[in-house]
Amino acid sequence: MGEVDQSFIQAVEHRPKLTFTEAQGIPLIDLSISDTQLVVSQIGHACENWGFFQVINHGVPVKLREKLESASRSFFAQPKEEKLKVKRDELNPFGYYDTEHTKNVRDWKEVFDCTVENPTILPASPDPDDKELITLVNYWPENPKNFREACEEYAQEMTRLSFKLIELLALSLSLEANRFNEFFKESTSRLRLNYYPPCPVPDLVLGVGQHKDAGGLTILYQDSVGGLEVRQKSDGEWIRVKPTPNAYIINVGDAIQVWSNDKYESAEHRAMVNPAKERYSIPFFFDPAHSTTVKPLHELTSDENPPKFKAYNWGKFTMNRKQSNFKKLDVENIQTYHFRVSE
Ligand SMILES: O=C(O)CCC(=O)C(=O)O
Ligand SMILES: [Fe+2]
Repeated sequence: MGEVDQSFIQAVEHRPKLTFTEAQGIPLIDLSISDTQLVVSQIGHACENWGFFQVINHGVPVKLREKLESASRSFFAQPKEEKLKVKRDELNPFGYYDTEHTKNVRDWKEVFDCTVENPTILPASPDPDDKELITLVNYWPENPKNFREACEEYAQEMTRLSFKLIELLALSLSLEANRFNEFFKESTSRLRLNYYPPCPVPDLVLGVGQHKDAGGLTILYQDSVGGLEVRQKSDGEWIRVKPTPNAYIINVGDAIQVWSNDKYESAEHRAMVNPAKERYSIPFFFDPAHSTTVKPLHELTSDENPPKFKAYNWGKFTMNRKQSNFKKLDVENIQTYHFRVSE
């Protein structure tokens, strides 16, 4: 194996298969149709049966995405020492990073993260007794010159689309359309650029190890190379999500699973790497304000359907996670299922 560091190697049971099944029947939802009731029922169906879906005619200008894609390519193409000038550190979880671990195994990728709200407030530490807050700032690279503008313009579009989706999702749960909006008022949302270099051992490593996104919704753009796999609910099989030009893939995050009291389960996913081609993807994580208490909504619980999760604070939870994916730990990092009420 020579050149590949052991820290990247997945345990046998998590290794990807190089022959894969391409997903059949992943819901593809057209957001431009005027029959809102129909869109709402399609979203409800997709969330219940898949935990993810694709949207087309979403109103995000293709030009803005292309501008960000090319800014991303130029950024990652720079020499390492340039990228390291905007490196994430223990104090600020945003910027460039090339040693992220998912479930304590190193990912075969480089990332750039930026926060969306200006300012973004987070707790200073995961310690529940520490009331100190910090204001996060973005690290912007010197090159390419339009990098910051491309990120900011695109993030605005993502925020607009996220509110539209979360409102449709609320309606699909028979809630008021704006039921979730207050949670996202001072959101901790984040835009991420993923770069997966070609890999000599794509059967032993993953670009991103299997995981669930912890927050509200994720809006993912993947380029035409492909590599995203989702674990299918019906049979637990890993299936490949074929790239659809100009479409977005929407994942339900764990917070929605908790708010909906398990009605909409977040989907497990991972990204494979390619022996010959580099791959780029752009997730936007639509995440609650740090002060949000995440717990099953009272409208969706009853005596017959009691809350399946204990309440937790989003800010403390997310800071705990950010610290644990910063380095390899000896223990499993915090996961939403740790708040599950035992039955
Ligand atoms: O690159 C992809 O297709 C998936 C990325 C992902 O799941 C993540 O960054 O959370
Ligand atoms: Fe993800």
